[in-house]
Amino acid sequence: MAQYRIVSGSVAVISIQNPPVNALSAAVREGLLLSVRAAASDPLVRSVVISGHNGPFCGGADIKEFGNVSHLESGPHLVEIFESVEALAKPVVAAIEGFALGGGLELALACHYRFGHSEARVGLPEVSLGLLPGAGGSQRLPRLLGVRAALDMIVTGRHVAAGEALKLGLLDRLTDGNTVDAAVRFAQSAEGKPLDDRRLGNRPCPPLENIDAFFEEALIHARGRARGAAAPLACVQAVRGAATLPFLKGMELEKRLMETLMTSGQAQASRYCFFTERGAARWTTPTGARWDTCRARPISTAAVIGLGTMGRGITVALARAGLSVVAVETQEHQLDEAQRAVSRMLKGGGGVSYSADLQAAAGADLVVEAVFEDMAVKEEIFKQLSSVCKPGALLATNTSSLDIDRLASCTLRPEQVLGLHFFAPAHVMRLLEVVSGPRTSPQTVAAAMQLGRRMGKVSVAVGNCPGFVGNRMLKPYLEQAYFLLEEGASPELVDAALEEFGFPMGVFKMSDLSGLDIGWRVRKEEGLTGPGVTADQPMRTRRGRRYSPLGDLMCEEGRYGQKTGRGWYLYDRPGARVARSDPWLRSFLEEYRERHGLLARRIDQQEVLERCLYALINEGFRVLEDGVAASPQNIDAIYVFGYGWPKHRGGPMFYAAQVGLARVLEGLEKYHKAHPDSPHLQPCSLLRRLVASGSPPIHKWSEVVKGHRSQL
Ligand SMILES: CCC/C=C/C(=O)SCCNC(=O)CCNC(=O)[C@H](O)C(C)(C)COP(=O)([O-])OP(=O)([O-])OC[C@H]1O[C@@H](n2cnc3c(N)ncnc32)[C@H](O)[C@@H]1OP(=O)([O-])[O-]
Repeated sequence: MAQYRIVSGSVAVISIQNPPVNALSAAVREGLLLSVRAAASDPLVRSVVISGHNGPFCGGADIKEFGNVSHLESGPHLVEIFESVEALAKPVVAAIEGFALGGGLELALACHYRFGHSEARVGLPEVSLGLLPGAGGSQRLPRLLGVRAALDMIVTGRHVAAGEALKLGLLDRLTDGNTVDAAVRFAQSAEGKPLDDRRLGNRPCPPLENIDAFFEEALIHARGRARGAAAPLACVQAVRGAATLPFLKGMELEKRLMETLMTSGQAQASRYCFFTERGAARWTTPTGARWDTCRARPISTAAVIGLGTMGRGITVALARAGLSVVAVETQEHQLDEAQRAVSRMLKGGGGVSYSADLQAAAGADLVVEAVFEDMAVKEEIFKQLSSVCKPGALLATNTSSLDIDRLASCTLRPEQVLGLHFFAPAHVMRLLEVVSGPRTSPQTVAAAMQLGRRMGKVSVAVGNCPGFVGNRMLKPYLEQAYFLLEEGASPELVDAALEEFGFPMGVFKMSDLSGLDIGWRVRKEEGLTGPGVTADQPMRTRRGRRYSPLGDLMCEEGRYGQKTGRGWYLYDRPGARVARSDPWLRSFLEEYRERHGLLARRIDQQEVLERCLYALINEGFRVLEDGVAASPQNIDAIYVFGYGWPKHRGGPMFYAAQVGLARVLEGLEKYHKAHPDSPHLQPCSLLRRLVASGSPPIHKWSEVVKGHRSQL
């Protein structure tokens, strides 16, 4: 829908009306084109202003239509509308408040002038949806800004603040006042003036020296960052078209590239991620609590207990969200160091006070315990918090694996106890697992979810079980990686396969980064290694299952990863980041295999991917079966925003659907037959049932899950 009115006698104001973001749906496109035609033919109209109704200018094409070809094709196409806007013989001014993104900015680029509010932002984020600015944006922006600046915006998809946009020449003027009024005044002043030079489609791209070398390098750079995503490379090609071809030829190239991307599985996966990110806010819990039926009490003060790396990051995240935070560390020397580190990260004090006394948490609405992973220590802290904290205060633990219920039962307020599983670094990583136990109240979950949103996190409500969702699924993935080493693979081979798939880091590099000792400590707690294991127990079996002691042996050698300068790889010094192959490790693995009578065989990348990813996906189905995650979409959000799963592959459950559930099942059956002592490879019953029900699309899995649970 587009509203059309005449103001000041000669200015047609066309206002896009499609809340909440004024997306360019079929009805909006229809309305826009009719309005542009009306303005063209009305002799009283001498200029035009295009704005967004009630605030935002336009959030771009309607992403919901992308999955539905009939919607997408109904109504006029954006390219056609923008051509009519640009061709209009009367000055057209875009009045940009809020944001002009994607198709919204492309519309503004077709206008002859762009007025912006000083707090507006603009951008072409199509690349993060697996697309390119396919309604002329890839051709018009370089003509306006020059190739360098345009390429940067298009390939990164970043949002540009109004001030920068003005400097770049993307906006002509800024206002702090009413943008539409200012644009109307300006439009009147431009009436009757020549427009030819204002039409970007008529302009050549500003010249660039060594154009071939520039784009060669741009392509290499984009390929390096894309991790297998096709869209960034298509963006480079399209901008190259703008720099080297006449406008209409460039538009043809843009169209061809767009068609290829649009029909690709990558665009579908990226779009799915867009909706899973937002869908996580509509949470439910296994106990039946829902986002829309309970009100959250707002949290304005928080205490963080324990100021190691995690505690510091959490303090920063909470302070940045506007909470007043008291940071508690009982060890004085740690407290001083933490205070300096937090102040550095916050660039100043930022509403944080410090204390060495747990009593300081007494007035907080929320306490986040972030001491090291030791159940006994945590239990003691929860006991104390239960009596120290004011009634109604929520008590959260940042454990990544320990039992929330056990901690809840140390307190007199189990309904106010929950897990807030942050990911390191806590002030940077987007994911937050909000873990509720059977006694956690819906209001507690609601408050935590609301707080997560305030911190800018993708918060996902999950149930309580060892490892919750993310780490629980990571365990079989890691385990298969260890088994592959035993069978003949090297860390380099495994990591290369996973990085080619799109992970920023393979499993062994990741383990070096996070520290091998963390898993070691958990395995000791679980009685899988350490003094509790008697000498007569076989080294490679635990509780009747295959077990790889490789990680334990590495730790016994003092190889904790980057922090010790040695792990699965070698580093120049403790704390260094560049991983190099380590000849020591090769001999270590050879000796290990020899000692255990293991014959090294040739392992290819496909086996690495299938063993590691299918085992992880299989556990994902178990998580759904157990009701620990409410939906496959929630699992995928966790993996994309917390574990580096490539967005253009949608998440593990989406990937399974895309590969084909029958193929995943077949793969698991094959590998389980070859490794019957590895139960994580045994296909779980939900996967079997889904395949038996004809592999329904992912949004219908919940029906099969429900049917399944009721049978338990
Ligand atoms: C030929 C084609 C060429 C052009 C291609 C394009 O333009 S591609 C597009 C390029 N554009 C982009 O990539 C921009 C994508 N959008 C954004 O980045 C952000 O939404 C925002 C910055 C516009 C607003 O942030 P915020 O935190 O204020 O709000 P929020 O994020 O929570 O969203 C609120 C609700 O609006 C929904 N919704 C949002 N946008 C769209 C859309 N375009 N469409 C449909 N729906 C959309 C969103 O799902 C949510 O719905 P829910 O869950 O309530 O049912």
